[in-house]
Amino acid sequence: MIEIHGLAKKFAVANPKKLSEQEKQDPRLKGRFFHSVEDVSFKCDAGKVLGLLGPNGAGKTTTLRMLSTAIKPTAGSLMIKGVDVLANPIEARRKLGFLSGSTGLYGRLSGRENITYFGRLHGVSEQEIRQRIDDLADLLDMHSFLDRRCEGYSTGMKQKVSIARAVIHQPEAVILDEPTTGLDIMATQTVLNFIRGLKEKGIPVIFSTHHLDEVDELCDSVTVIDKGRNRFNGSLDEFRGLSSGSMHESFMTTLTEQGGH
Ligand SMILES: Nc1ncnc2c1ncn2[C@@H]1O[C@H](COP(=O)(O)OP(=O)(O)OP(=O)(O)O)[C@@H](O)[C@H]1O
Repeated sequence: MIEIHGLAKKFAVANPKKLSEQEKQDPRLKGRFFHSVEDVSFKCDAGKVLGLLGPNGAGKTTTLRMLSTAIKPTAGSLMIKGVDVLANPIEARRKLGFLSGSTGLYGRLSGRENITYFGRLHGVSEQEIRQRIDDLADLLDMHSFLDRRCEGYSTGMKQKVSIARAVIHQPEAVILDEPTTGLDIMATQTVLNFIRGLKEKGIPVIFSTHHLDEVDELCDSVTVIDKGRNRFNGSLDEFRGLSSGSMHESFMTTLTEQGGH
């Protein structure tokens, strides 16, 4: 299970003049601090997929980076598979597979070499790395490019290798920040099927997205955040039930209703 409670993160604003006009008007700007995440909670059980939704700048990436131990929260608690992330970050990292939008691949290495390098960092044996990469190449349809240098890869190829790299150590919980952004329809389906496979193995998966059709297809539960706060936490059916129309309407309802829930 992955559970976060009352999560908050503020950043010191080094140069207020560099803030965008939107950020200057944002109620999260308080004096010299921008409170990117003010109060976010959610829970994702074993074998469930949680979709994290929210407009640009809502605080999704900041929330997921706190879960991944990349940055420390200002307040709140985070648990991954019974491990308190703040008290035992190294153990938490071992249990977690994290795909971030910002970590690049080594362009001069092939996809296989990039994944192998990460496997070694995690202490996975050479034999297991080889076997695991073969399995991941099947699952993510990577055989045709895996031994070429990454610098010539398409967005989809890069994303598939990044996902494989994130799960090379067989993590018990997986977090994917916008895994399908920029991917074509085929690559998107491959990634969604891969997430489905994780779910079938009993692994809790949290992924952020702007694509409501993916949420409809794959998620068991939905969390919507806006301006650093929860607007909705509930099952997919509850989310659908927020409106009599489309998923899009349900999403808009969470943003316009007073306080959400
Ligand atoms: N290191 C930082 N210093 C200052 N402000 C930051 C920092 N990181 C994020 N922010 C601000 O916090 C807010 C939330 O950013 P975040 O990237 O978490 O949003 P998001 O929901 O992932 O957005 P998107 O959908 O556009 O990816 C934004 O206004 C962003 O500019």
